[in-house]
This record gives sequence, structure tokens and C-alpha cells, in this order.
Amino acid sequence: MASTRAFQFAEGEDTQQLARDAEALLKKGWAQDGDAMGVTKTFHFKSYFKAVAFVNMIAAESSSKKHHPTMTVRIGSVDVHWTTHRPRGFSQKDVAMAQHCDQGAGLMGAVDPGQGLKCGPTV
Ligand SMILES: C[C@H](O)[C@H](O)[C@H]1CNC2=NC(N)=NC(=O)C2=N1
Repeated sequence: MASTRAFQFAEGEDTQQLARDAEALLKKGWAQDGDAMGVTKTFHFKSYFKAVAFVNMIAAESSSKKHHPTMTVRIGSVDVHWTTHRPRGFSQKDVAMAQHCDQGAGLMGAVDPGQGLKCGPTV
């Protein structure tokens, strides 16, 4: 299991509240990123179209909240990474957007990791 170190919070944040929020995200399957400034999670889907629909749902909220993730779309999954660029670090915006991802994932038909569509070289 990946070890976690203290999150690097963005300047001006309520660090006690943010520490609690980060803990709750880790319990929901989010993982701390490599520099402890953000969180990542992979969402799984039964079709590429659903994966792309999920990306578009996040994109709409990102535009509205002016906070943008890094996302990698695969045939049946989407990796999402939230961190704050300015001021640099983990922030309440990342928490709110990660929570939005979790809420939206259900609506967009996210499934358990083993149930997602897979495609790769046959052996
Ligand atoms: C001006 C604009 O709102 C800012 O550049 C926003 C855009 N999206 C952003 N997204 C993320 N993830 N972090 C930011 O600091 C950030 N800043």
C-alpha cells in the first residue's frame, strides 16, 4: 500500500479542515500524488463513450469553477489528478472538485475496477 506523507497545503488554506477533507478523500479511493500536493483516482467505465462523457462532465464543472484537472482517458477508465497551481499545493478547490468527481461518477455509470472495459494485446 502506498504510504502518505503530510500534504503540502496551498498558502491561505484552513489546514485543519483540509487535513480532515484529505483523509475523507483517501478513504474514498483517492491517493496522494507523488509530491503530496494533490490527489489522484482512476474511474472505470464499461464503454469508451461513458469514459468520455465523464470527462466532459468534469470539464463543465472545471470551466464553471475555473479549476482544472489533468486527466488521462483510456478505453474504459479515466485517471483524474487534482492539484492547485497558484498558490501551489493542495487546496479546498481540489477537495470540492474531487467530491464532484465522486458524485458524478455514479451518475455516469462508473463501475468497480474489475468491471471496466479493457483492451490490450491478446496473449
Ligand atoms: C485564472 C484562472 O482562473 C487560473 O489560472 C486557474 C485556472 N485553473 C486552475 N486549475 C488548477 N488546477 N489550479 C489552478 O491554480 C488554476 N488556476
